[in-house]
Amino acid sequence: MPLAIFDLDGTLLDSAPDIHASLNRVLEGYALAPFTLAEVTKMIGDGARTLVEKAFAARGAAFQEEAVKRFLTDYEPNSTVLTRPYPGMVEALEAFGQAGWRRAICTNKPIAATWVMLDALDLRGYFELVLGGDSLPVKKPDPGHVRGVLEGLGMSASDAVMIGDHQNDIRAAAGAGVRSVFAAWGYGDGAGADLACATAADLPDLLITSPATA
Ligand SMILES: O=C(O)COP(=O)(O)O
Ligand SMILES: [Mg+2]
Repeated sequence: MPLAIFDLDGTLLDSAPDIHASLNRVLEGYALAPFTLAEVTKMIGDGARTLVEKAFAARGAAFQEEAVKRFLTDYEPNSTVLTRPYPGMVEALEAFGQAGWRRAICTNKPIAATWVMLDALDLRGYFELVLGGDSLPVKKPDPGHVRGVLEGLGMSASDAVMIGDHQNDIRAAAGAGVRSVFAAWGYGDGAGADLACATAADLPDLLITSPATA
């Protein structure tokens, strides 16, 4: 039985608008100027702490640890105001399930916020295992994050595929010996991915109906 490992931000969910709004509210509290959505989108991928660090650095301000806590306190209850699964993603998750695929999430987002979002969007039931950026001592691009998913489900790398929108996903998958599919609808760069996919709606055709090409 194959396994599809999904990244969250920029792959399953178009989450940048709520991340953008929360980050700007926190920055306002430090009298720092807001960023555009496009600017914030480029900062997503390494988890909440790095996001806040990048924002402070871009404003030439000294990083404040407390700002990460403020960000998460603001973000968790506001994380699904604008955030939705990408078009075709829920149908794709259904199709993988119907084809007998197991499904998991490997995200750099902290696990508490991840659960809040999966519950709010009624997506929890699709996934057998969800690992956040603070679930293990390592996170993507460390292959140990992807290996943690394989170990948690008793799966071998050759039976899995990682679907992600960022270099962190491609590198973590490659390091763990897992094939990668670049989610070209997301926020990042797919250099080095084994396959690329234009829209979430195309995933089942790419991976289920013609697995020999995957
Ligand atoms: O929260 C982030 O910065 C990235 O999260 P992702 O790993 O789900 O893309
Ligand atoms: Mg991502």
